[in-house]
Amino acid sequence: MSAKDYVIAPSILSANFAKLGEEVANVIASGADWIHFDVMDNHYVPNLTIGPLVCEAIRPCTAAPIDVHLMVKPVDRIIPDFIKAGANIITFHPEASEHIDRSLSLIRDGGCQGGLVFNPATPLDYLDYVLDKIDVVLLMSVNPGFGGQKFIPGTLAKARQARAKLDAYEQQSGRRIRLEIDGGVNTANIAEIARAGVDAFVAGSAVYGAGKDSDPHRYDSIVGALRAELAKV
Ligand SMILES: O=C(CO)[C@H](O)[C@H](O)COP(=O)(O)O
Ligand SMILES: [Co+2]
Repeated sequence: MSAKDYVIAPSILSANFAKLGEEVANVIASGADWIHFDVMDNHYVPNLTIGPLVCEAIRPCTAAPIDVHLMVKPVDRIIPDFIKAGANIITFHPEASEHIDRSLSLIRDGGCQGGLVFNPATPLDYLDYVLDKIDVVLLMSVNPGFGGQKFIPGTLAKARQARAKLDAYEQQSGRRIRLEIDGGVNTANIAEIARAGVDAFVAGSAVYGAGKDSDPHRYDSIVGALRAELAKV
């Protein structure tokens, strides 16, 4: 895979919320590909963040895909709101949905790409029944709920396992499903994660933390450093 086929998706969880529109536009102007949008409900995860209103507010700030990561339970009620708010990709945790197949259909029928998110200790088995309805598999490399945590090394073996499943599916269907990772990604580990078969990388604190002292906040140097690591793979 060439370095430009990799996706870098900064999580705005670590952005300056008082200047969110600028933070979104600047990180994309600095070379990032997607905006990762973490939705937490203080129920499925022990934190409360942003919802469809904020998604709608940042939509005009960029043409880049908005990658909505739902950490909410239940999921079906909120999916149409994010579709209306301009999301492009919507992923959810299978254990938070009572009807996984239905939730995926809701996303696809609304014109978005859809996917499942796997916590560090959630088995990948759910995938076997719904691969035809999935565009992205998101592996958590931290326990969900907070930015700035350390990458859990066991996720690398799981990424290799997921890659094998997705490659086998691609052989049979001709359709490629993205493998995305979320949590603790930085310049020191991104190449190793890519070697395990991951092709989309969420990075929150590593990206937004790096630009916070520049004025205006620019992220060219950290996004460039992440790409330079990927070019070595
Ligand atoms: O879903 C998440 C946490 O539940 C965030 O996307 C993730 O933690 C990104 O932040 P960082 O790169 O700082 O780990
Ligand atoms: Co996330």
